[in-house]
Amino acid sequence: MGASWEEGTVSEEPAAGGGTGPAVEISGLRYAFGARTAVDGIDLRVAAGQVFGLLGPNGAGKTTTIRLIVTLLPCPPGSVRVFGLDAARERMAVRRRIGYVPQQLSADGALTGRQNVALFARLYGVLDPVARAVVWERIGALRAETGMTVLVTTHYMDEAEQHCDRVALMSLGRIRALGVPAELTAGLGPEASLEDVFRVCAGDSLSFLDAAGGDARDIRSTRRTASRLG
Ligand SMILES: Nc1ncnc2c1ncn2[C@@H]1O[C@H](COP(=O)(O)OP(=O)(O)OP(=O)(O)O)[C@@H](O)[C@H]1O
Repeated sequence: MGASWEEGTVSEEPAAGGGTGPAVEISGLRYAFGARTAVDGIDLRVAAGQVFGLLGPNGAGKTTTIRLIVTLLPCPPGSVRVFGLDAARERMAVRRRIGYVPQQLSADGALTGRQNVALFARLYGVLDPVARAVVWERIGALRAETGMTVLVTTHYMDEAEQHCDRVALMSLGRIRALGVPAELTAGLGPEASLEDVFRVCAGDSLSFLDAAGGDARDIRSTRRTASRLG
């Protein structure tokens, strides 16, 4: 999809052994490309049927996390489970339960060829808010029609705040905040946005502030707020 988008969609399947467990369970997950740590020990649980947003600046580790979940990168046994299946030991079974839409162009099998072309023509002008609205509409429709779990990454925090049941902020390979958007913002006051929450939680990450459009004044303000919150 467009440069700012990446989705992993996880269909709602019964967990191995019966019942409906969490769609995704991650425990102590780490991944490094040589000397560069991309994912630095994260724990995450995505309940079945949720729209879950994995948010953060460039290089935060979002794509690497998604690739580990969808088995495109190898993970240690027991660190990633998809509907109860071990992503390390049961890769093919995991793959049968998920659909993955990477940042690069790929076709949506539920749409006609003409509709795919129209969708991606719009997505490639992804500064276009209308195109992003089309993506959220499609996610909403998929969820309504199938009840599937959707794990989505985006840089657009205001949209995640509006459309996601739960979100996780990643920065420098770690999860800095996790929860229901409204609950996360309520902790900072009635006017706070999800972006404010992330600025406070990732206040030590200049790359995040840059990606969010922050400047030196924002950084000083962030640090003051962070120290006030302890
Ligand atoms: N194939 C690779 N080889 C070496 N380093 C990599 C590779 N892929 C990612 N990295 C590094 O791992 C870290 C996390 O990258 P990742 O792509 O997971 O971040 P991201 O949050 O998805 O960023 P973006 O929003 O730009 O896609 C970055 O420091 C990145 O440079």
